[in-house]
Formats: sequence, structure tokens, C-alpha cells
Amino acid sequence: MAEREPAVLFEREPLRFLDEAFPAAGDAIWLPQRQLCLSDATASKNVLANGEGLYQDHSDFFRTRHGTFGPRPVQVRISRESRALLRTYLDARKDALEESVRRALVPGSEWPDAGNWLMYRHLAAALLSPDSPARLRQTVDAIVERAVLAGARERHSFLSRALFRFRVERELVRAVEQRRKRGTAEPADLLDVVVSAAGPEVAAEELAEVFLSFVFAAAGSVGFVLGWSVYLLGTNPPTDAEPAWVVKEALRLWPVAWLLGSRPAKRHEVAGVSVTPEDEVVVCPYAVQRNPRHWEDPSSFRPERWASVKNAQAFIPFGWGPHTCPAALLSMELVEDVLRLIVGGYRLTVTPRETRPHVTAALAPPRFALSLVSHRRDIPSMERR
Ligand code: HEM
Repeated sequence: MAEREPAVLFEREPLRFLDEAFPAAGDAIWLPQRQLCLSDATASKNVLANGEGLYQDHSDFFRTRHGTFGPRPVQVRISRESRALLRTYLDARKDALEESVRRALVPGSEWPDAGNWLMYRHLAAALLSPDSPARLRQTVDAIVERAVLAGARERHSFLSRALFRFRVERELVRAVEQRRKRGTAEPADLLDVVVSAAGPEVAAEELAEVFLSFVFAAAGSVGFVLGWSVYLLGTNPPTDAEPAWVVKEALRLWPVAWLLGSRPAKRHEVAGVSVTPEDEVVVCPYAVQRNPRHWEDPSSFRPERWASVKNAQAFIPFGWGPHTCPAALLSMELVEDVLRLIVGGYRLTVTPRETRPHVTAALAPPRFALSLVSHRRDIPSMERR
């Protein structure tokens, strides 16, 4: 058999490439385009913590087409205020979650899209308060449909995507300008959080992109974690594991944010390899969380392992250090609450439609259909008839 070209294999099947390359290579492997990819937990956390200032400050969340949105105190303010707003919002809507779940679980629902829509619809009024213009809310619905759902981008031509991007930017910039004019005492939604944190010198285009990061996080990241949790429950032997363990095990095996890149500020060594400012050092939560030096039986779905793991040292699905996701805890709790409602009420059957995950900037589960047989007489089953 001809030898495979690593660059080609990584681009075609990145996860398979990592699964095959790491056992032979140790803690670090070079990817195409001068990216050094890490699977060691300590080295990875050192990079993300950046305690010695060996890397340029980075944040995937605040990266926009215009560069990194900043300065850092504004990022920090947005992170804190967004977490506080979401916490208050979710607490106030705790009782509405059951209805959101029931609405999403139509018979034979198609996933992971159903999980994205469930999370998006439950969080939509935190992204944009209900008194926002209908047209703006429809634009954000269209963003989820055309840019967040797994495989969404491939369903549209290059030209159609470019036109859509143009329309979205125009609509969001107009919304930012309107909010600026109106002014906000207390943020009513995440758009207010973004607009009120930055001064008038910051371009509306940049604020629009930061707001988009919230749409991707709420509908995409949270929805995919739910999708993975349901998929893993439905494709493994039945388990009595706590929903919290299932969510953590899903995040361990399939971290939605699977590559976190940092640019070295100067030449130094990481995991025994010399890197320069021309390289990129990429922390790979997927590889760290499947590293057999850190985890027993790392590729198996074993949610019960979390009964005894108290402070996992090699668990970084929300990053590490100063840029750790501010919504980590509340996102996990939200997915747990949804799972509890699904598993508590129904026996679930997953019918896979595909065998491979969707690997882009986010890691999404393969498509599957979900059938639910009710445990209770008063709740109808959700099977396709
Ligand atoms: C399960 C869902 C989520 C996952 C897996 C996730 C993952 C991450 C990761 C890995 C980072 C660090 C990125 C880096 O180091 O460059 C991050 C940062 C961030 N996330 Fe999340 N996230 C999720 C949900 C959310 C939600 C719902 C929000 C909305 C409040 C949010 C807001 C942020 C913000 C503001 C940052 C930037 C923090 C900073 O740079 O200081 N995330 N997220």
C-alpha cells in the first residue's frame, strides 16, 4: 500500500489521523501548516494559562475577521456580564424547560439538528429580548439554519454564503447602531451586553461578530453537547449513570471545541519540541482527553468513571486559564437538565443515519433519528409511525 501523505490524511480525516499518529509520536505531533498539536495535559494547560507570556494573548471566542476583539478588560466585562445574564435568564425559565424539550421531541426527531433547535429556542430570548424587531430575530433564526447546524454550510453555494454573510452583517450592524442610540441601563439580552461593554470608538461590525459568537455558542456548542450526550446514551448499553456524568463523558470523548490554537511570542520549547513565532501551538482537547496516560480505557463511553473522578486534571473541554469559558458550568447544567427530562420520561432508541462525526471548527455528532418510548401512561411515546 502506498504511504499516506500525513497532510492529506489530516485534512480528509483529522480525527483518524490523530488517533493513529499520537500513540506512535508521544505528546506532540506536527500538523500541516506548521501547527504543533499537543496531547499532554500539563503542557496543554501551560500553553492555555500562558503564565510566562510565551504566547500572544488569544481567544477563539473573541476572534473576528478584523483581528482579536479587545482590549482584554472589555472581553472580561463581556464574559462576566454574559454569564450573569444567562444565569438569571435560565433560573427564571427553569419551569419552561420541560415545554421546550417536549416541543423539540417530535416523533422520530432528526439529530443533531433537533438538539441545536431545542437549545436555540430555549435561549433565543437571552440572545435577543422579545421586544427586538421581528426581522432581526428572523435573521438570527436564519443564521442558525444556514451556519450553525452540522453540515449547514455545505448545503449552500459559495455565492449564496457570501450574499447571506453580507445580509447578516448589514442587519446586525443596524441592530448595534439602534441599541447604541437607545442606550442601556441594565442589559436585557446578550446583544445589550456586547454593545454596552464597548465604547463608541469600536466598530459596529466588530460588535456584530462578537454577538455572532454568542449565537454559535448557545445554539451550536450547547446543542452539539446535547446531541453527543443523547447519541452516546442511545448507542451504548443502558446505564443508570447520572446525567451529569453522561454530559462530562460526552465532553471528554467529543469536545465540541477540539482545537485551540496559540501563537508563540518567542522561540521556546513545548513538550520537548522547539517552536518559533512562525508556528502555531494547538491544544487538542480531543487528544488530551483520550490520552491513555491520563485516562483508563480512554476510547470507551464509561460515564460511571465520573463517580470517582473529582478533579479531572486532563479535562479541558472549556479551555483552561484566563480564557476558560465563563458559561462552562451553566452550559453543563442546562444539558444535564434536558437529559434528565428525556431519560426520566422515556426509553430512547437511536437510529444512526451516518457513521462519522461532522468535523469542522466544532465537533458535531453523526446524524441520527431519535425514538422515545414513554415510561408513563400519561405521556405519549415519540416514535415515527
Ligand atoms: C457546551 C457549550 C460550550 C463549550 C464547549 C464552550 C467552549 C469554550 C472554550 C473551549 C472556550 C475557550 C476558548 C479559547 O481558549 O480560546 C470558551 C470561551 C468562551 N465562551 Fe464558551 N463554550 C460553551 C458555551 C458558551 C456559552 C453558552 C456562552 C455564552 C455566555 C459562552 C461564552 C464564552 C465566552 C465569552 C468565552 C471567552 C472567554 C475569554 O476569552 O475570556 N460559551 N468557550
